[in-house]
Amino acid sequence: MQDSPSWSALLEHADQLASSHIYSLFEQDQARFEKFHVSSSPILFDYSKQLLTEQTVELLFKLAEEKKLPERIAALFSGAHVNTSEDRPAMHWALRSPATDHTFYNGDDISQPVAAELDKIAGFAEIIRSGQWRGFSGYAITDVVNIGVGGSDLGPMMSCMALEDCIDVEPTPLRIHFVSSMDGTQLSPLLDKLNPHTTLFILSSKSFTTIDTLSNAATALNWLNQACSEKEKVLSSHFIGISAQQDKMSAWGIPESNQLYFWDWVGGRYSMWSSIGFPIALKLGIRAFRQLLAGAHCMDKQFQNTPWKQNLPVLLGLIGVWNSNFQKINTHAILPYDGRLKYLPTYLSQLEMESNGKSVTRAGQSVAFKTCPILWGEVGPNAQHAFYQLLHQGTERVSCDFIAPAMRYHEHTNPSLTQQHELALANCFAQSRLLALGERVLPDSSSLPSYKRYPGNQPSSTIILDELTPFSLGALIALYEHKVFVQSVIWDINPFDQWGVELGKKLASDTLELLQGHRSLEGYDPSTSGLVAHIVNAWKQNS
Ligand SMILES: O=P(O)(O)OC[C@H]1O[C@H](O)[C@H](O)[C@@H](O)[C@@H]1O
Repeated sequence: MQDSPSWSALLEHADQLASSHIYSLFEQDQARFEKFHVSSSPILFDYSKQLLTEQTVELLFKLAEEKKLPERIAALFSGAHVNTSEDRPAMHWALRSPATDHTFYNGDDISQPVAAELDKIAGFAEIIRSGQWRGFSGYAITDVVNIGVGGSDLGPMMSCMALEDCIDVEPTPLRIHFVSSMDGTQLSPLLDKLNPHTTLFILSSKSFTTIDTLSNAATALNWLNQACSEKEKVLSSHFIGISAQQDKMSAWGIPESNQLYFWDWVGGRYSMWSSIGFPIALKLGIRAFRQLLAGAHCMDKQFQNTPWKQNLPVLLGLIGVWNSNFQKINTHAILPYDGRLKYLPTYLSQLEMESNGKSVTRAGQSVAFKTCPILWGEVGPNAQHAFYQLLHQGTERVSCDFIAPAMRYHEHTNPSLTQQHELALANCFAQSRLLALGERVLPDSSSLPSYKRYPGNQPSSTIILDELTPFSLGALIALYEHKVFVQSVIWDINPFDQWGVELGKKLASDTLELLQGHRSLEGYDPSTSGLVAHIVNAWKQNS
């Protein structure tokens, strides 16, 4: 970035702001909230508690122009091969476009196949929800277990939890479970409780080669075979496959009639809008799933068509760049003040860190600046009793996103719940205020002992959803997807590949051969050799 005039201007501007405090920015400008918030239903975005000025925003817009953000947004939505290392487009947005939009891939109109797959999802969901899908002995399904990991787990799991008690979903008595971990920790106790006659498994894997998923799937199949030895019957009545690799699903034994499909041009961590989102349709009903897609589509349109001052993904992305590269803040916390968003921080940690946790540019050169910060988080009210101490008085600078719905429980008959929502919002606003302004919120802080001081100046944004609904959740997730894209453009990295996870998988399969005695320890580092020898000895002694 040394040759970038906007980058240099931002460095200089950051130096000028170095001694500023968010408190003084508010003191100098009472209209700060008016200037630094965007209200665009279903989201209000307040970034007035960031350590920035109008000049900062102008300079960030210049940087984005210089990095050709408008052209790159157009390329993303044109189906150009923006995933350069894998030479393919990233068209997750096409999954939420109305069929009438006619999206093309390699010259073919993909709107119809996308709509047809969505109809297939609706059909499967209806059959299972209405009790028409029967297990091998003729009983209706009561429990569905989604086996998948990463992008084939987090999106559906996060959404099912987030939207469970929404008023506009169609409730079902079906119990939906999520199993991801390769060590059997989730699956083993679950199988002890479930009834094989009434349990359906969804095998969810874009590649259908992920060992975590295939090992859990094998355990599930064995469990079913103990109750019914007719393998074909079990496969056709207890397994649905979801993948971009139809032949691999078939090779595993899933009949074609039980397969849902999606496409190579959908990245794993961008796939909850595809048939990977099937558990969402199952749990909440197809209407809710379609609303989720509509909310995301609404954000796609905003990203493409809205001037940057009102463009939420552009603002969120550029503010992140400002904090990472110019404020030198390398940790970012996601803090939902709504327990239903419990899995949102985990979901976003995959989305952001797997997308932008890169250190080479698209042209393969090492970057000379920070890229994606470490992103983590927790339900805010609980985190207040855990790690907020560090946010308030530690030595790390941390930026935060506070996320909360404006409305909750308004149709509930128990008035105490409404008060609980008020309490959660009050805590949300109090914490972001204290983090930003520090002890200056007090009328007189001069006599405080040092251990009671709050330096403040920790920047944050607050994202208020009108209400947590399928539509607003869809918009929120698409907002973060496009934020990630904006940052990747500024950093000139490819957000759609994940080569950094590949070698570890290969080494693990070699190491399994070591543990099973099929490979010699020669040439391995002393730590690996010592650990493997320790385990093999332990097994010998216990056999
Ligand atoms: O859906 P699958 O092919 O099973 O992949 C599941 C996950 O595995 C990988 O390790 C990738 O890093 C993730 O991006 C992906 O979501």
